[in-house]
Amino acid sequence: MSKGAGPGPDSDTADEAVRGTCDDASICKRFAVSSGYWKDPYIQYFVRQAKERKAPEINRGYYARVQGVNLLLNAFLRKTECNCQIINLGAGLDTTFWRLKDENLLPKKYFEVDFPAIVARKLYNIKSKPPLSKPIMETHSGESLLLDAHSLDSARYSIIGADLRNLKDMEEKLKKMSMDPQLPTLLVSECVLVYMTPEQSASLLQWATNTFPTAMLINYEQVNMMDRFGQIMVENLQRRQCNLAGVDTCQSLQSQTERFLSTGWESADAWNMMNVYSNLPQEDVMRIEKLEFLDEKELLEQLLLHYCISWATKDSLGLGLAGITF
Ligand SMILES: C[S@@+](CC[C@H](N)C(=O)[O-])C[C@H]1O[C@@H](n2cnc3c(N)ncnc32)[C@H](O)[C@@H]1O
Repeated sequence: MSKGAGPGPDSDTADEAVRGTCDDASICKRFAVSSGYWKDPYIQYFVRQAKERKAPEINRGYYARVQGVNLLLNAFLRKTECNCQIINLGAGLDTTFWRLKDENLLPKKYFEVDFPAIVARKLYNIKSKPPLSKPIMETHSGESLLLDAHSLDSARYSIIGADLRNLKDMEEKLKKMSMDPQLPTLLVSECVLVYMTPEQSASLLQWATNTFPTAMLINYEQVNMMDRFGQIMVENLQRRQCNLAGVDTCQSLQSQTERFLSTGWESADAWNMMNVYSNLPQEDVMRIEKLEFLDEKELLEQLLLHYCISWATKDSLGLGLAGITF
């Protein structure tokens, strides 16, 4: 990445810590998957199994996060009848492409963006593990696949190494991989924007509305960060050299929706994860609640109150995107 894109002289160290969050997320997801919270046959090929158990409240938090994002993502695919593209921003080791392929729900094209170092690792796994590469090859027809150290372009799946704070470079790379601004576009940012300053994430959100006439963005991240519990979360991350540069946008559900409305989105909503959890299919919630005994109910509630899913739409084609909700 270009050094100038970071917040200061320590930007390389800061970015390295941000890149490290990618492992945290995937290791926690893998642990929850291996404990039966949801099915993901692909995550095992990207990260090792955690050495230590994760607490039940962490597993339930990840369950709510993954199911919540999937629920809105699937609703977008239904509204557009898969005649759309998805761009996963800061995708890390996310496995959604492989899930959608298995469920016959692939969009016309699925893009992923992350720092080049993360993309290189992801590509290494894809290249060396047939369960990951086969679905990409199966959906690829015609010309030979374009592959280098920091990108791959196939008919239905593309991954690029780029910095989300360098929009010109990112856009150029996406265009090279046949991103089509006229297609209904779903952007996903799961625990990503919080690592950028409010100005940098606002530029990204504005770029999206300037580029795509019909779009939705799903964002998962912290909220209510100004209270005591929120401050402890910030301090814990800082101790690991990880600075939440975007924490000011995570004050409230209102600050989360306002960031969309001030960057050209037509509609926006934000729910804390407590609310999301209560609105997930309750049969499955009852199933996962039986998996492990939860001692710390209050801690789970606090955790869920300090994360949210926010989403926004812009709908030039009149597909009814503003109606998507839990
Ligand atoms: C907490 S991880 C989440 C990964 C994935 N979205 C998930 O939820 O499993 C944050 C990801 O965002 C990426 N990221 C953060 N800032 C970025 C930037 N400026 N440019 C590219 N990627 C970035 C990190 O490298 C990391 O993979």
